[in-house]
Amino acid sequence: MTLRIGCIADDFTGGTDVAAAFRRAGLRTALVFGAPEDTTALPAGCDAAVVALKSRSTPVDEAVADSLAAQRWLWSRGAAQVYFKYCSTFDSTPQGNIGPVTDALMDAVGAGVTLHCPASPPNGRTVYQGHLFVHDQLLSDSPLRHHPLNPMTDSALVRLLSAQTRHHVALLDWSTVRRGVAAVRDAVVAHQQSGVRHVIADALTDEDLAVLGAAALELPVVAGAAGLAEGLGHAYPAAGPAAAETLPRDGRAAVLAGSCSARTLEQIAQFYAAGLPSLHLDVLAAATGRDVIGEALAWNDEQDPDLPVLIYASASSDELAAVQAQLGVAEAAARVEELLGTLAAHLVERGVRRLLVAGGETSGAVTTALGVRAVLVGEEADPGVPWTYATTEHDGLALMLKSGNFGAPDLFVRALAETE
Ligand SMILES: Nc1ncnc2c1ncn2[C@@H]1O[C@H](COP(=O)(O)OP(=O)(O)O)[C@@H](O)[C@H]1O
Ligand SMILES: O=C(O)[C@@H](O)C(=O)COP(=O)(O)O
Repeated sequence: MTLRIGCIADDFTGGTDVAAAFRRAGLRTALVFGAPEDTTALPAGCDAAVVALKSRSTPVDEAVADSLAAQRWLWSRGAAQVYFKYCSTFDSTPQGNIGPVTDALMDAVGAGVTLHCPASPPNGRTVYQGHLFVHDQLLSDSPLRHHPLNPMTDSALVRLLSAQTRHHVALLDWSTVRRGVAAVRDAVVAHQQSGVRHVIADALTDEDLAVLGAAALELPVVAGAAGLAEGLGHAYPAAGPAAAETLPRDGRAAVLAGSCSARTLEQIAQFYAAGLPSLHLDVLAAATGRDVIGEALAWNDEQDPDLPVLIYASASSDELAAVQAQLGVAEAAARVEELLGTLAAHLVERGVRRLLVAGGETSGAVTTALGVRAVLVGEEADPGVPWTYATTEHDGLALMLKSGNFGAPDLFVRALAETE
């Protein structure tokens, strides 16, 4: 089977987001978690495959090595073009990993230039004059400035990326994007001739991203968030109607939340306000050796099996700061991820068949703990938040892996109240 396009996502929920974008563009899409092995099989007839790594916050060398291995695997499945999916809020540190990974993927194919755009208009992310906006706020004024792992305190993309690469970075502005595909292609060539390697494009709408996608069709490596991936997907010769993977979805339901993003905190509040059972995990108590997992499972066993349950570590920025001050940022995150991963395995053992996970890192921990390696991408509950189905493990377990800031405030209640 030959893939039309391959994609490497730097976290697991980013993987579900971009896989949903390819599916919207009419491509039958599979999502593989973690670096694939030679023997990793794809469902028949896939046009696109997304390899979701956990490389957003790992050391640069590790992120580069994992991404190159994923690129080689995608090539071996026929993908001539590779899309590097990073966060629509450009989550990264001054060292990386967006710059180093993009450079490595380009070096591996001898690419001279690439196009970037993190815009994701359905989720309110737009780029204008090279500045990234989250709804009506600059990125640096948005709640992302409090992110637990990658606080984003600058909004100027050329400056942010320049700090992560030794190559030249330049802006392709909105007036050029509005002039259409040929104007964008010409501008990319002109930038390349003047020594620029990373061209960052403005985009305000899906229409802008369709122009950019069509202009980027011949570039071996393209980078950005789900919006540009969808634009690129639409530019491929029609793949036929989107393969709507809608598998049976019923049985016990649970939400595990480790995201501290503003939107996740709203979703938790709405779940609670709807009178549904929820439990907050005491991370500091767990660190002192209390059996927080045993307590959570005992609580879960007392709940009405017909109602979804929510178990969360998510905390407000003040609470988070207190835990991080005591345990250290990395240690706190590792403990929370271990707690939620272990709980996921126990909940599935106890019969949970629909599991919603909030948070990118958290989703990585949960899928790893469950041993889920590949899923088929199904229908979206909200933009960028699809149901996915573990077809090879856990007998069709339905998983929804939600980026922290994605989904409407009522998502938890709505997604788990519906059954097929
Ligand atoms: N109470 C807490 N104390 C410390 N760290 C926490 C707490 N709750 C969650 N975290 C950590 O915060 C991080 C949130 O990241 P992530 O799951 O990617 O969410 P998002 O998608 O919102 O970025 C995770 O590493 C998680 O383990
Ligand atoms: O592009 C996006 O915004 C998402 O796909 C994404 O990657 C968000 O990351 P998390 O909030 O860490 O899940």
